[in-house]
Amino acid sequence: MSAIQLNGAQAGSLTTFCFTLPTKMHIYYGKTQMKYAVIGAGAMGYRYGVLLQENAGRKVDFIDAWEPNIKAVRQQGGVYVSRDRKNRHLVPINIYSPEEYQGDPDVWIIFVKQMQLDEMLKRCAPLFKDHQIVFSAMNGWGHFEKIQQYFSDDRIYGGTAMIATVLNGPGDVDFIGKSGAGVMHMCAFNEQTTDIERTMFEDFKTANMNPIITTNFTGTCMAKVIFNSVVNTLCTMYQITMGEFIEYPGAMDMAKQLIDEAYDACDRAGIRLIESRQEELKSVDYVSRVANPLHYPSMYQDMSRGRKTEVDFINGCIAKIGRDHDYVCRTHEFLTHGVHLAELAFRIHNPDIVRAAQNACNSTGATAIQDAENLVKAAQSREE
Ligand SMILES: CC(C)(CO)C(=O)C(=O)O
Repeated sequence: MSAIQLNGAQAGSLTTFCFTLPTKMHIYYGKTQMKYAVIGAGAMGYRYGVLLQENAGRKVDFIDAWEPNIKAVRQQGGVYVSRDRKNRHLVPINIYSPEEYQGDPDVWIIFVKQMQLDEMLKRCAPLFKDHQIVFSAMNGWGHFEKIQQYFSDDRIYGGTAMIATVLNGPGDVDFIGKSGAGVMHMCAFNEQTTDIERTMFEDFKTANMNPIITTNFTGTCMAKVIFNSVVNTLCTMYQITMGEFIEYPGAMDMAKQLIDEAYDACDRAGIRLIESRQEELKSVDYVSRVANPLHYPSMYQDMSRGRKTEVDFINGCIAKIGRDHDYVCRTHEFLTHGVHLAELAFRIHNPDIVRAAQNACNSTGATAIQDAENLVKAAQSREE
């Protein structure tokens, strides 16, 4: 049975609520502080891990599979962090490949691309222990079925992050927006809020990530999938920022069509979203116009660095929910093709970037770091 069937129709309670924090610190298994390990030291993995380490003072380890990234962090003595391309500074961090890591964190935070998750979970499997919990706020949908193969349902927490971040290259990340920009949702897989979740919530809050706890797992995650199915997809196909997209006079009509189709598919599947259609539309407008107008969504970042995008796990996933319930999401199906065609067109027009990306992924030496840096420079000059 899929996670959607498990958590959709039965989700009953629609409550989205903000916790007022108790002033006293939670005691988690007799400890006052939880230890975190981030699987996937990419843009969002760095953002969560660095903020937990720096703002909340938590012990955080990073696990990654990209050799140039691990090498760069070790050579530099940490990860370079900037904010809106300014104030670039080095933050010392501990980074390991899955095979090197020997730690025993309380919480695993997973931020890898949907297509890489299976392989990464396999490599990390020997590290997972029964007392640990897992939290993931990756874009797209399909990851929890994979995570369920390694963690029991009562130890899984999901969520979403409306937080813009860019990985400039190995060991170099840019946090978009002022400190405290963005918001995130979190929810227990079995929709029971636990003390551990509240402790995590406090850590995320102290880290300045504005968490909100919900009690509707699928409805929380799918609301973000639908947001991304509009903004990420259209910005990627037309190679524009979120601000440029929303300035187009027809942007809200396009957004409404995609949102309506996605909500119709979810209605048929019995999935109750945490936001109404109108709220979702407003959020597309606000996040694009006010919160992140200069941001190229992560899907564009993937395509413009010669990588495959996650469109199959975003518009493709909505289309599948529709098909599974006798409803054809024509626009989402069309746009899934549209993004794959845009990937192909990008490869045709930019063979140098694609070659550099392949080298950066395949090799493990210093040249790979150089290749990756050249690749990022090429992508950035396109963005300027
Ligand atoms: C920042 C945001 C919210 C923009 O769509 C995002 O999810 C992304 O870049 O993938």
